[in-house]
Amino acid sequence: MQHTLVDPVLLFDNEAYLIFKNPLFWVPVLQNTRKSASFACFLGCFCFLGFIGGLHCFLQRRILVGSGFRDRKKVGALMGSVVEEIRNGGGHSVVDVESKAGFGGGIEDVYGEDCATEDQVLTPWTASVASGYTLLRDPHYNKGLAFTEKERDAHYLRGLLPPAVLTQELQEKKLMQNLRQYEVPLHRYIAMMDLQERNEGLFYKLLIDNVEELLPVVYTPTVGEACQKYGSIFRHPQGLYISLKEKGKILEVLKNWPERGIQVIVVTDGERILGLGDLGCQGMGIPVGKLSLYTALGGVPPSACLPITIDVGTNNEKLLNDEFYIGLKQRRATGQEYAELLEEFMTAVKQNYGEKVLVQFEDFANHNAFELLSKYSKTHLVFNDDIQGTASVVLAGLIASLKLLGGTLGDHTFLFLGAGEAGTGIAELIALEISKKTGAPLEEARKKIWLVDSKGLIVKSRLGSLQHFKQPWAHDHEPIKQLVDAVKAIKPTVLIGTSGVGKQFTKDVVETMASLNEKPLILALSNPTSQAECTAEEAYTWTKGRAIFGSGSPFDPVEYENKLLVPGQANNAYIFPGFGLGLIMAGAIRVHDDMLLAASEALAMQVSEEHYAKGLIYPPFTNIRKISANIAAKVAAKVYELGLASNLPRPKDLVKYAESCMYSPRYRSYR
Ligand SMILES: O=C([O-])CC(=O)C(=O)O
Ligand SMILES: [Mg+2]
Repeated sequence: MQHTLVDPVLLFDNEAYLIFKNPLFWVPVLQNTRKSASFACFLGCFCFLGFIGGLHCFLQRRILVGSGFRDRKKVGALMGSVVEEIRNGGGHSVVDVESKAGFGGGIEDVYGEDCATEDQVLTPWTASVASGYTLLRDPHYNKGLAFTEKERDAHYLRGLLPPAVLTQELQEKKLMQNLRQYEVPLHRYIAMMDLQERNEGLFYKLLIDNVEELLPVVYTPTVGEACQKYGSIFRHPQGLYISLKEKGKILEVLKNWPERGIQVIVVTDGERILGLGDLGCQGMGIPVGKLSLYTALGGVPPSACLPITIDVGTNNEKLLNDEFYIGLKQRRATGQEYAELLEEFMTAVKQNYGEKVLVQFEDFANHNAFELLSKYSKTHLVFNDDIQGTASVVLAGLIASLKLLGGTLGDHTFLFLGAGEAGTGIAELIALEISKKTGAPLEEARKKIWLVDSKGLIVKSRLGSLQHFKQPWAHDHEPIKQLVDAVKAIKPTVLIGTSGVGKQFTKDVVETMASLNEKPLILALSNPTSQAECTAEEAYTWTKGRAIFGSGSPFDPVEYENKLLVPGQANNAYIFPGFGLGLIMAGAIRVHDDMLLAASEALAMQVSEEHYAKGLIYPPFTNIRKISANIAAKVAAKVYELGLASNLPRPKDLVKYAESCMYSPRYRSYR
């Protein structure tokens, strides 16, 4: 591939760049001294163009001096403003242009495109300040009616907007009113996605200021329905699609994404979307939703977030037969073909974004999730939200619940329905915490934890036929088929549903829990709401108001015998945004289980007496940014302690530092 040098050298902040037609190839060549520009020209002679071209650069001495600009977007903007001044016939104080342009008439063929013969190929390119109509169409910069009079003049917006000027607060009020008029949750979701595409700042302002109300709209449970209908509501690509067609070209595909400074990738292959099963390429709603929470809840800037869907086909017959399906119409690739695509993807990610980019695996099926996590945790900064994020949030709730239940974690007995990613992930983290706290060996700690899968209680006699991730949970016991019988036999104090199948905590099961425990702790974690093992109302009614209840999807408070009972939402959304921020802040290069424990403890510490009084074991989402900053600080502290941090020196006050890193959705003023 040949890249044409268009302007020999830009010098920004004492850093010299060789400027090519394609801004992706702008090359920082030397730092520290302005004199380096000449050397950069000299270097350019040899590296890229050959002696003649380089000499031409040198003789022209087109040197632009700016300050404080290092990233492509800003460089592009500055370059654009220079171009603008030239277009307007003005000189530029910092540009030494030996102009051969005819400003008075005709446009100079600066890049030799006009005199190129017709069979010569050209690179279409642009580097300009967004203004006028383009500015209104750019969600990063668009402020809609909040553009001030001055900005409307300065940025060619006159006439493109109606005359009213609104504050961001007034825009927010108007939009919330509009949203509340939609009765169908999916319509609210679509309205929010439209807003995100139109005005990113306002989207995040709305989400941050109204988090309790809007979380169920852009995230679980509505995002589940959005994925099921993604084909028909799809308007605009919100992330990268990497399918089997892109095999061999994944690095190039990553380079097509407009942002370079990616810090978090959430990737799915769509095989197990929430508890809804294989939704193929339509799973894209999940990485998009998770990343909007990274920004709103964890303060990671939107430009640093990249949603990715890997499409290896789908086994969902309905989608395969749907003429409007947006993904590959073939059955899922498996085995070597699957592994090779994922390997190419993971290699390309590291090559393109470096060692410190966080890759969050989301909603992969069990058979791939465990393998991908164990394979890539050795070489990449990876985190599986369904295994580790869910584990960390549940452990936090359990630690907090000890205030209500009494005893230590090791005094309790845990029974799970569901032995997949979430079930075994939570079980393992509980065992690790018990083992750390008591000094007991991990195998010993595991004996307090029992799992039931679709074939019944996991016991030693089933060992031969168990998948590897279930094997550590095969304890000595006679086989039991039914959950209710397992509850009677094991006598758990805590019952946790991670089955992905709704309505499994029947009246019988919940009543048995209530007969065994004064305060039965019941967590119905499967998502979305339709897949929850029981509802909040069922849990409270069947235990006569004694249950401590949490669920993956949100449930409204329930009034039981004149008392308002508030269910907690044990959703990994409490953990992953702060956890990710902590990793990024410290420049972590690997995830370690101790960081998950640190996140759990940090979250549990945020539950106050006032929350306990309402029966809550999680703090409300209203203060989630503060909560995330605390989680981030504890996680980062652990990263430093383990020697896995690359951002040195360690900031003294990590909470303050976390807060200072957080993205703000407030509009900025434009010059
Ligand atoms: O997305 C959510 O709400 C929680 C989660 O990771 C899942 O259910 O897979
Ligand atoms: Mg998930």
